[in-house]
Amino acid sequence: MESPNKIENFKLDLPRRPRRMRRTASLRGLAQETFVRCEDLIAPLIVKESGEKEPVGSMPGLFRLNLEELVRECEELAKLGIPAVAIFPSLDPSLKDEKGTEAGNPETLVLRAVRAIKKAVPSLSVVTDVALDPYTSHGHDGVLNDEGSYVMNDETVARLCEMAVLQAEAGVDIVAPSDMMDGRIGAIRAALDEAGYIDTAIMSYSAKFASAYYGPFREAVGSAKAAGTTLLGKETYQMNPANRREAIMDAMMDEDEGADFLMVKPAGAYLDIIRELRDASQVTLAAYQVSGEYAQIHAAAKLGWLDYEKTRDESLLAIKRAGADVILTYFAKEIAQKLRDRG
Ligand SMILES: NCC(=O)CCC(=O)O
Repeated sequence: MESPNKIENFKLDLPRRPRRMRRTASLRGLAQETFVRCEDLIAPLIVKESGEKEPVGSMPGLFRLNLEELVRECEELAKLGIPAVAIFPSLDPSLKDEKGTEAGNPETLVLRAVRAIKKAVPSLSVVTDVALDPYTSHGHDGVLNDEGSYVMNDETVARLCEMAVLQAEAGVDIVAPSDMMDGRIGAIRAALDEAGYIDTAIMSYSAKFASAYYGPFREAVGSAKAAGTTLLGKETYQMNPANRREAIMDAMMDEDEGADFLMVKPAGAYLDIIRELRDASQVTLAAYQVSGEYAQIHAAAKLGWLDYEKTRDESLLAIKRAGADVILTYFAKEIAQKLRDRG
């Protein structure tokens, strides 16, 4: 047994002591490598046709907003320094059909929303989702074959091109195809260029995994039906969560086809993909911290099992550290408020 005396006199001869830089808050600040800035954040917002704002049960702090409330929210976000919003429509089920016809309506809700936002807050960048799932009665991201057993790729891409051009016409800054059809980035780029929208950027949901973390969002926009009503699952177009190489390959295809942003979705469970894509590509990289990531922090904090603010901040920092330039997050507004209050 060692004598207590010996322990007291024990000294390690270390060439480096990393704890030296952790001793005080100011030293830790000097050594900090990664920061989440307001400028990095995109706020996803849900728009509905009419009625008062409605809370989304599983996503505290998120509301379905009517057009007027949406514009007001955008004005507040812009004032806080948030650079962009991503708009998702929650449509009345009566507007949905098998083919998602409403997506081609030049007066559809999301296009009116874009025009209203760009008129009120021109400096705020607006991102729109290019996918058919908000518009289809079956909730799939594309057009089904006659048997309802397959989402037809090329027919769907043609519809997406039409949607993207309508969105560009409405004044959107960034179109964001979230459907995972093959070849859609190149086709959308060509359609936008052909229509004269050479400066409309494309944010590709390039590594979008078939994830259980989307559950609360599907409730929020009323598209939860998809997996239930058809035998077909979204895993026939979204990526297998088990695959890393495939994610990089698909994203590199999107880069080659002209994507201005690549995206990894979800974020927190896919930090390895974010890092690998950051190293593989020079294109601006986005990560989507999805509804389930948001909901689980809220739920655990409500139970008293996690510290809400610390877990929230750590979750975002981890996404930045993994290599994301931009984060789509439902926490965007409160992070911007916190940064403002700190000065
Ligand atoms: N196309 C947008 C989404 O699917 C959002 C998913 C989520 O937040 O869970």
